[in-house]
Amino acid sequence: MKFTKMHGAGNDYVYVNGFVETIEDPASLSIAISDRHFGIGADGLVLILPSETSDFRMRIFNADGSEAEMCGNASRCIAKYVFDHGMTDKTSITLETLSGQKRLDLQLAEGIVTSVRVDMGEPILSSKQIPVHSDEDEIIDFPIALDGKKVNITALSMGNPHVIIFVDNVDEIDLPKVGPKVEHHPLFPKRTNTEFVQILSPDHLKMRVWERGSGETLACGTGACAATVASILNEKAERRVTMELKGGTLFIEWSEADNHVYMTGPATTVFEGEYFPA
Ligand SMILES: N[C@H](CCC[C@H](N)C(=O)O)C(=O)O
Repeated sequence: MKFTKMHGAGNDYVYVNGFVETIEDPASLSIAISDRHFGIGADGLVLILPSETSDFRMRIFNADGSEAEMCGNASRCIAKYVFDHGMTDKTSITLETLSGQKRLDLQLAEGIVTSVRVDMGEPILSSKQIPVHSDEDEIIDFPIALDGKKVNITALSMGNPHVIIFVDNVDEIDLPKVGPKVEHHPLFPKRTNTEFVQILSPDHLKMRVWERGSGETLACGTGACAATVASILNEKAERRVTMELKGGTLFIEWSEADNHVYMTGPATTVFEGEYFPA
């Protein structure tokens, strides 16, 4: 199976061209190829597929084989992939995902993709739609019991579920210990992604992320968007922020005009290869 290894701000996936390759069991394949010793090594698997409704369709699988509704970093990499492989000559591309159609705008310099801007759509604040098991309509600055302590969370969806916790210093978080406790907390029937956010200034945030199904990743595009929205809802940030992640920087705007969240960031091709299933 031919594949392309790409990353968006260090969030790395194996990309497979579904126009050429047929993948029978993508969940199992994602588990196998994500292994950083016995496989290719990645945060998961992304399939680029034909679509009836959009230019292309994305399916994204976490390293544990679970399929996610949306992936911000992978959306940018797909835009670069299809442009670089001559599968489109458009610089504004529509992408069908399990959380609806997204628009990707390529930014070029001398014909080379330098960054991609994704219209991530509207944040979803309704607890039922995130989903969160709660009688509250929205989960903003909401106390929960975590590891015997009271922690205030803000929860929302960018098509996939996110919990945001504000901390004084993200580098002091013991993510392998606390991340799974939030991911598997009984409040979240579909589990959740978790972002720990440090406010450096109202337009400059720093975050680390424990991703549902993949553990700590160096960046999370939907997570950066969710963290920005949560910071604004909690009156800690402005509408446009620079989001600093371990693997790079993303620029996020929650537009007052259309209530959409826009994410701009890099997309990098690392290598192409051939995978031989065991
Ligand atoms: N782990 C996420 C999917 C990947 C999202 C992330 N890598 C991004 O860039 O948005 C989930 O299960 O919802």
